[in-house]
Amino acid sequence: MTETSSMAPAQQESGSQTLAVRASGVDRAFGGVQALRDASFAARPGEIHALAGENGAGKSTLIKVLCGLIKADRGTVEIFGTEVSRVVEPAARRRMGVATAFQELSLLPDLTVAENLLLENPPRGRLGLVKRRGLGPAAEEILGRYGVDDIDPRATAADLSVAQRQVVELVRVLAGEPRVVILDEPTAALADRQVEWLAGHMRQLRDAGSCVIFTSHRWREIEALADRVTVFRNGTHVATRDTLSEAEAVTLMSGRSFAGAYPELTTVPQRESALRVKGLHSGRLHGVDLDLRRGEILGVGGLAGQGQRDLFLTLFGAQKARQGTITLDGKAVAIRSTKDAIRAGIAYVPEDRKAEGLFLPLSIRDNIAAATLSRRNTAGFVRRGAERTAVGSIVDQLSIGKGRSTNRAVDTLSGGNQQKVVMARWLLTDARILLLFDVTRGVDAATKHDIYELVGKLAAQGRAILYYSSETEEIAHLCHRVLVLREGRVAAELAGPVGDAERIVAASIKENHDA
Ligand SMILES: Nc1ncnc2c1ncn2[C@@H]1O[C@H](COP(=O)(O)OP(=O)(O)OP(=O)(O)O)[C@@H](O)[C@H]1O
Repeated sequence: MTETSSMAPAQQESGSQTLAVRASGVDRAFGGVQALRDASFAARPGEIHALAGENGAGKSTLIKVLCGLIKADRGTVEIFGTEVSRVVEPAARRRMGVATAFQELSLLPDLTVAENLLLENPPRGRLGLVKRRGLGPAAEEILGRYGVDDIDPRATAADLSVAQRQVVELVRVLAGEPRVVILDEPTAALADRQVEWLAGHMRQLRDAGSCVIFTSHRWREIEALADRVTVFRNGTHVATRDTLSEAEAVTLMSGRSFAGAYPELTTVPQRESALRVKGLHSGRLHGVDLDLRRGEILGVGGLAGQGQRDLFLTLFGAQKARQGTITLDGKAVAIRSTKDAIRAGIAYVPEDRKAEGLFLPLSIRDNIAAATLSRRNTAGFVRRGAERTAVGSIVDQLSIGKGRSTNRAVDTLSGGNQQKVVMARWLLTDARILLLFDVTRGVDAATKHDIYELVGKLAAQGRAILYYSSETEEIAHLCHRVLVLREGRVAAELAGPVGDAERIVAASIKENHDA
């Protein structure tokens, strides 16, 4: 372990090689929120540099300052030694070779993939006129160069899945072969296979001398990819290191330390069945049986795309089953709509906070209270006092927005804090069955830990929890039992805690090995 220095990187590196990016003494506030304070950051050409920090630490804000989307209130920004602090124009930065992929995808939804890819640099004929007919082949060539064969360049961006949109956004950024490439949580929406794909291209750019900067809440990725890591806390640079263990990183990011990454599974499920599913056919599911008991955390594992999402959506009434029965507390029920599901005491907490859950302009309090309003209404009035107490307690428990007012609009929160709001909303309801679908995506390590503990507490209260995560490790550690889905069926059942994620992976691909 070599600690390069705990000094601010901009000072530390002055006088050495020309830096690709250098920010020093940067302040930036949004209304009363000081997102960056005296922030410093420096990255070299030919390195992959991870920017780590809790939700709300200021990573996205720093990225927006670096790429010229917003202006710093104070401080300087240099790109390859040229001061650009006064230029607030992403196009000017792009001309200097800085390309950025943002957390909120910036594809234009009504345009095709080809138009999005070639918006800035369309193919032109001899007279300089845009060759509309040339768009398709040019886009196909670019996608082909990056080995992307499952996206049609003629498809409209809005019709793509979130992961596909992210891939197009990344191809658009990579294809310019930028000297500085900045990726804000590029893997949050990607499947494992796509993460590998991206990692390969990031390394290629680095090896060709570009400076690659990225953010991630997955330590595994940072460890595997980054040459150096910078940690931010509360809008300020805390450390820049060549190597860093996860435990140290979490302590630096949050100021607290953890004995272990996962809490011990101490509860035992009750005997009674809370939810029984027989012969479920829906989407990719071809005859799934399961029995979820009260107080049980039942993991749903398997490679991505084996029907996990279909299972969750169908149980929540958001997708229609072709066949099968659902029994709740021993009684057969028909769940034809999300209303039916909510009435039956089922809550679904999704990972895609923007598409599936939040009213962005409304306050944190209103968003969290949305699912419980009917319960606490007396004669049509919202009991504001009761609401404030209930919301306040869950906000504290998940440390949403660092103790600031719950009257703030949700769209002023960082991405991870928005995810916590979705989670809080459903946890406040009386739901007896919780369908938790990849709820820790884009959430920082300390909060993940809070969520794990919360899931344990909810199970201890007797709630029945169906748990899916794109991080198989979580399923291996948190669940009493794990069902492994393969091609729409339960291929294996493992007693938990499984402990070793490899066992779940092995069960997911067993058939392929056997073949
Ligand atoms: N447009 C805005 N209006 C008000 N506050 C904002 C705005 N953008 C960011 N903030 C606030 O600035 C702080 C830093 O947010 P930022 O998005 O930079 O964090 P982050 O480190 O990228 O977090 P995450 O990992 O959750 O994406 C947060 O407190 C956030 O609520």
